[in-house]
Amino acid sequence: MKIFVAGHRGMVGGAILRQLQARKNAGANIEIITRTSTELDLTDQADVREFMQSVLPNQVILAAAKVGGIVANNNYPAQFIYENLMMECNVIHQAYEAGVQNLLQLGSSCIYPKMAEQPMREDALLTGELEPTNEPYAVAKIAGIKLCESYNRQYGVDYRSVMPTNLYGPGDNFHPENSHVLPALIRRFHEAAQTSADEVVIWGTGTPMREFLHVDDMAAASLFVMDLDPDTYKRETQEMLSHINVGSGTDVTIRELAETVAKVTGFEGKLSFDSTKPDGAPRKLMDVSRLARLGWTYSTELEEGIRGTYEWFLAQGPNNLRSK
Ligand SMILES: NC(=O)C1=CN([C@@H]2O[C@H](COP(=O)(O)OP(=O)(O)OC[C@H]3O[C@@H](n4cnc5c(N)ncnc54)[C@H](OP(=O)(O)O)[C@@H]3O)[C@@H](O)[C@H]2O)C=CC1
Ligand SMILES: C[C@H]1O[C@H](OP(=O)(O)OP(=O)(O)OC[C@H]2O[C@@H](n3cnc4c(=O)[nH]c(N)nc43)[C@H](O)[C@@H]2O)[C@@H](O)[C@@H](O)C1=O
Repeated sequence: MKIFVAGHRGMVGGAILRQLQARKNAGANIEIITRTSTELDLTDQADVREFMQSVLPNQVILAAAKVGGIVANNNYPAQFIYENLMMECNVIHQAYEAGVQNLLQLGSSCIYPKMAEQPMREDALLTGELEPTNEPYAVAKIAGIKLCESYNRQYGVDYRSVMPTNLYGPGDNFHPENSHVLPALIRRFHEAAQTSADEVVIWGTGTPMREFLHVDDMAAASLFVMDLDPDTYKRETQEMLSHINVGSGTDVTIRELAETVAKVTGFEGKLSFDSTKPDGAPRKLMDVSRLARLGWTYSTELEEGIRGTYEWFLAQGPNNLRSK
């Protein structure tokens, strides 16, 4: 069984790789195939074709993407839509051409309308307008779901999609501007605690609510969904062979999140809010009942996960962190 993990140096791909490696060490008969973006640019159709035809994987996990937080999405919309569409089209189509029967791709909770009823069920897809700060990225992620559904319907393959909520954990990107909120705050609060600063500035009003899931839980959920037998997957996705939400089912305000990060990092100063920065969607809580019915729930609570991530951050040292 040859499994190609696309994006293995990323936060999620790295966690999936660790769990596949553990399965292999426990005796599973699998060969894990990886390529960095320098070795194989997934936006290049000819290179992806050549790779798939020469390697002929049995399974593909697509965890590679152009990823970033609210401001990166806002600043680089062309890259977010172009690179993600190209990677999905190339990987999904060339996997099909190479005879791959099983594929799993990762989308995002931003596929749902900005004002979707909360918690957001899988069938909220395409029922309303998207959040403008990440619309290009969301459109690419919706296209990924529709690519998988269409290849399943027309060609009888088994290409599945999981829709993660906001993720965090070891291997995250800690760039001060381009990252997601949790790594950004861990870094900012850590630096403020080290320098005994009086104040930490948090973007937006602090009132938006977000649901967070530890990346190891996300990797476990991805492999859980990949392993479901086809009849079960088909039944739960209501014959559409579509997507499944992955989350914890609980959310916090950004202010509450900041207070937890302050506690974990030992920052004792004041929090202030910069309302010139965008809030984005007011709330993005996933309905995770489909995955729960199938038998999967998360295991890492948020504060415990933030503590572990902060320990990992400290162990890396400032020069070894991903920050791009
Ligand atoms: N992080 C989050 O909060 C969330 C993430 N997701 C989704 O989960 C998936 C994984 O995200 P995450 O792990 O956080 O992202 P990361 O940014 O951590 O990793 C993305 C990986 O994609 C690879 N990649 C990017 N461009 C290319 C390219 N042109 N060719 C080949 N490889 C490329 C990079 O490879 P290399 O290192 O070799 O350059 C990188 O390792 C994505 O689909 C994302 O949309 C969904 C919801 C939330
Ligand atoms: C996963 C998801 O991630 C993106 O959407 P998002 O949920 O809005 O992600 P975010 O983590 O960047 O912000 C969450 C909230 O937090 C606030 N916030 C405070 N202070 C900082 C801060 O310092 N950095 C960031 N990034 N946000 C901050 C910020 O203003 C916002 O209200 C999508 O574009 C898309 O990529 C996607 O799918």
